[in-house]
Amino acid sequence: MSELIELTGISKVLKGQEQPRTILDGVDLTVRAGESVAIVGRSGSGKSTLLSVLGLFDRPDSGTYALNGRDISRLPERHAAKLRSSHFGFVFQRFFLLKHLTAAQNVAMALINGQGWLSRRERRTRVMNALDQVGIAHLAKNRPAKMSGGEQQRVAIARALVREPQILLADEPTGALDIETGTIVIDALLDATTRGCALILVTHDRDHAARMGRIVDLEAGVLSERVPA
Ligand SMILES: Nc1ncnc2c1ncn2[C@@H]1O[C@H](COP(=O)(O)OP(=O)(O)OP(=O)(O)O)[C@@H](O)[C@H]1O
Repeated sequence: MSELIELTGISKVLKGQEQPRTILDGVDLTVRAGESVAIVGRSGSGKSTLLSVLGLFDRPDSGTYALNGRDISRLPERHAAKLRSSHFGFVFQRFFLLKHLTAAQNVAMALINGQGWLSRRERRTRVMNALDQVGIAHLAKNRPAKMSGGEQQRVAIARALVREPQILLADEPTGALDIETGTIVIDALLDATTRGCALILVTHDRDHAARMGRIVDLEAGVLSERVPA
């Protein structure tokens, strides 16, 4: 069986006006369905860049990226955009919720693009399931201004989950939250892995990283896997 994600020798070089800078340097990473992986490392070590490559926002300069056994390293943008919406869910430090919409409407927005035609009833069921999965179905009719930061981030996670992605990419999703709320958000993300979704989490928080099945460390663009304690 092929792996879900297989990065081999991924490099990314920034070619500015000055000397080219290597941001990712020969990264190898394999992720299977249902796995949770923390990417840790100092500020500027290349974590967000790696996540951008994984989420097809950016292409590697060398190396290969295989998704479900298919080489997608040099995919044209229009194909990449399709894959992004069919296979990936994204969660960021900022929630990016639309203020004038309710939680349910914010989540439903993710179904508008790329899901083909869904009946109103089907859409509603999918939205409510996603909100339920992150424990906030009772807040479906609330607008973001009436919710706490943790609740808003859970709406953002529900929005990522509603398309039933194979991979969740989360970049510092607890960065704007207090410890307790952050823990609830990590619970919601980890819960998705029990349904077979792979979770790749960039975090500076050691405790959150320790809850993932694996921890990989980026140092100046070089990735190494930590042996579990
Ligand atoms: N578009 C860009 N233009 C110039 N430099 C960039 C660009 N993108 C990334 N960099 C540089 O590449 C390096 C890696 O950045 P990246 O954001 O991936 O690091 P990071 O590990 O996610 O950092 P942080 O933990 O602070 O978010 C940094 O030195 C950054 O300044």
